[in-house]
Amino acid sequence: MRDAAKIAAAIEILDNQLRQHTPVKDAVRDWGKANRYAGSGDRAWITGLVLDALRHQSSVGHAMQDESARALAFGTVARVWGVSVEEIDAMMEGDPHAPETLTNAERSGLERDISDAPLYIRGDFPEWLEPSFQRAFGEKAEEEAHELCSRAPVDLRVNEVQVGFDKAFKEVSSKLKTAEPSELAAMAIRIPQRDPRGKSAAAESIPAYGKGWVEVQDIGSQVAALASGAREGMQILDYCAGAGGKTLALSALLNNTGQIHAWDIDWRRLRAIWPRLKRAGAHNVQVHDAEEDKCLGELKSKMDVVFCDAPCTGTGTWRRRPDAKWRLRERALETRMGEQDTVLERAQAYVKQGGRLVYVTCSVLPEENEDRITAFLAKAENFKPVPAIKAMRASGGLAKGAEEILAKCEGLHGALQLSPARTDTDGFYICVLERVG
Ligand SMILES: C[S@@+](CC[C@H](N)C(=O)[O-])C[C@H]1O[C@@H](n2cnc3c(N)ncnc32)[C@H](O)[C@@H]1O
Repeated sequence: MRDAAKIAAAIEILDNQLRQHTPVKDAVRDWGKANRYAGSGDRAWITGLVLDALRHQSSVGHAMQDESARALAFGTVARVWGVSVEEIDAMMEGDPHAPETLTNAERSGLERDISDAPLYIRGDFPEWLEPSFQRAFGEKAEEEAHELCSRAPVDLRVNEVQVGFDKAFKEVSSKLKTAEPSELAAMAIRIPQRDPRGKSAAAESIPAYGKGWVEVQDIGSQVAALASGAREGMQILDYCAGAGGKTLALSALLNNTGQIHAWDIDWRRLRAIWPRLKRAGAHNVQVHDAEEDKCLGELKSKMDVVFCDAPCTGTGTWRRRPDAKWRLRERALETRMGEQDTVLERAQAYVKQGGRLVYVTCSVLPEENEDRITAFLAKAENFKPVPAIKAMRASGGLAKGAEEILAKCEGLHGALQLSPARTDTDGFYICVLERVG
């Protein structure tokens, strides 16, 4: 397909997306099924444009003075990808599948200065979140918001139960040439995504993945698991285990010793954990798929670590799910805050004397992070904060030099706020509390 025809395809998908709010991946898949002539490279290019247009929907729509799919697609090609008006004209020339040529109003929009627009427009996030972004990042709010609009890399975690890092890295980099070791986690491999028009690394189709040597996991998520300070022989309750991403990382940190108890209020989510445990060769995980009182009662006050990967708005993962940010409502934030308080309140009962409660969200909003911890500590006098970096050090899983990078993310309660701009990871909040009474 020529580029102009790919822009036309992106406009068609975006148009459906804006009207029906279907998840982007489904919309692109459906388009691919109906247009079989498009190769995988074409589909990657089109997906990249659709996702970038959604990431920058507010700033591009403002500049174009038009939020239609067509305005967003052309605006993104020019303003985000940096393609000049002349190059766009050349793309369109003589292509029967090209969209209509640019109007004069559109040409002005491609080059309009929007530096005097409000922060939430320049930074492409919902207006009602501007105070939260200001609070979280102060004068860096715009930079942080821009990075949340970038394209995320693919990260892998080496499963040290099955293989050493060097062997896994050699095999991965023989298939995915741009692979590089992480600056943060010793067992992490990064596959950067530098070209917005290129294909994503097909990490799940390489032999190392099939053998269970590597798992796909954002490096921020891997760093969060290190905050457990997990060491061989420990008893850990993964209280919000979901599909088991953190469970697998915790299991590997224990090197198949001790015990991880995986539980989730929504047992259906736990189903996905079984094939993942098998592929990883994890033998130290007990999955508790029943009501809390029935299956966790015996664990009260016995756990070395209770890990709470709490339900949240997911604002830290907007790079990967740009459509989600425009759907987020204030009411949803309030609901998540209530759930977070419940999770902390209930989960703390399983921590033994001297044990740790680890609270993690993939959000950058202070309301879901330090505010929840401050509220919890006001009631739970038997818990005291421990610097998260100290806890991570004990796990032995940080890369050389990681502490210096993480120190810049330290805030109230010794907690860490990772973000695309600070750590080149998804946004994660990580707080460690110790039971002292
Ligand atoms: C961020 S997800 C967990 C992701 C998972 N740890 C992973 O790494 O794949 C949060 C989970 O918390 C669960 N959850 C929601 N409310 C809860 C509650 N009150 N108690 C326990 N779990 C809850 C949700 O069902 C959801 O699976």
